[in-house]
Amino acid sequence: MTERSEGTVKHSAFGAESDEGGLRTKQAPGVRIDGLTVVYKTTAGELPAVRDVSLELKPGTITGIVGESGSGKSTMALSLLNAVQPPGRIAAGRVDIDGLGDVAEFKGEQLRKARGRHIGYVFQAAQNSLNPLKTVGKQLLDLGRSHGVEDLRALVREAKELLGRMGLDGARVLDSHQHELSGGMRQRVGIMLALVLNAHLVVLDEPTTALDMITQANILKIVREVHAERGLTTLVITHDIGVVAEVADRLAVMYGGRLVEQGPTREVLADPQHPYTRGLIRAIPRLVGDINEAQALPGRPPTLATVPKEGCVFRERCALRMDVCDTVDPAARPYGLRIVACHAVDQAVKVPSGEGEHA
Ligand SMILES: Nc1ncnc2c1ncn2[C@@H]1O[C@H](COP(=O)(O)OP(=O)(O)OP(=O)(O)O)[C@@H](O)[C@H]1O
Repeated sequence: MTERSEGTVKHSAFGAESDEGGLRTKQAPGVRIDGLTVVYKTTAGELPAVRDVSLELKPGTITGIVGESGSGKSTMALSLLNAVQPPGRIAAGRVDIDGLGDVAEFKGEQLRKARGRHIGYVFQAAQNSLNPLKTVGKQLLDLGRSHGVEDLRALVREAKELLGRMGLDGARVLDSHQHELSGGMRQRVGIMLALVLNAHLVVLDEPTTALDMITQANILKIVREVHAERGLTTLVITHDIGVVAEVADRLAVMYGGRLVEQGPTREVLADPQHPYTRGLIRAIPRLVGDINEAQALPGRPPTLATVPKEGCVFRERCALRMDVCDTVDPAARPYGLRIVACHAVDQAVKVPSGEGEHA
């Protein structure tokens, strides 16, 4: 076993402090994604899955990214770790993380160190991403060794503490194989593994998919508590706007690789501006308040091949479609505390309310 001597990790009662390479992340970092475009190579050439997206994650906040399947959420989240795999690549833009710099420029060892230590990631379907052949404890030790953690006993203590915090018997879970744990337990193990190296930026991709409602509510409660206790900046990716309503301070809505609306969650939910945001909210009974009132959004989201190359990406499904939507991509413009990209909203803002065609 080779343990690197550089990058010493000192374990405090509740975590590790790294002075590796001068990279410090001792408190919730802010993140600024600016003009991010990510493309995948297809038989029709390179096509954007995320196009010119800008988003700020404020330190200490939980931001939720919502959108239907294929809207580009996971691709965007992977960009935070510069982990988009070929045939994909970041084609343009920056991902600036406080204390680290522009991770879109990171390569090799620099990138490997940033992941885990500074950025914790719980992958989509974390329930299935554990190694079936190794106990959780063995996987924890592998993780520690791969990050040069010297005090592995302290790492195990930390893991037990976190698992206990999430209502699990830490010692038992560390001794278990994946098949001995329920879906909810595996999801919590995923969260533990993302937090155990004391990352302060945490990305959770679909943390509650495939869990029953009670387990889902428990996991969301834990996410909120751990976020507050540890002082994290958290990004939650989900197709379920109900999940975001439970957990996120801020909400960003994606469609066809574009960010169509973002702002404080409560404000967006109470008065959605983009027709797509409205459609997503209307489809969720617990947000509508009456199961009979909930309506599925008609039509289907576009694929990489069918997403319009010009004009508004949402126009095919939009009740407010105008001529301009066919040719001009709506700019993301401030709307109070929000940013919205919609020609109908722009027009309603320009025309006093009541007189606008679509107001
Ligand atoms: N490896 C790949 N090669 C080609 N296209 C890809 C690849 N990975 C994703 N895509 C495409 O990029 C687009 C965005 O996918 P992405 O997984 O980021 O969306 P998502 O919103 O996270 O969806 P889901 O909730 O289903 O994961 C989709 O059209 C998808 O088919």
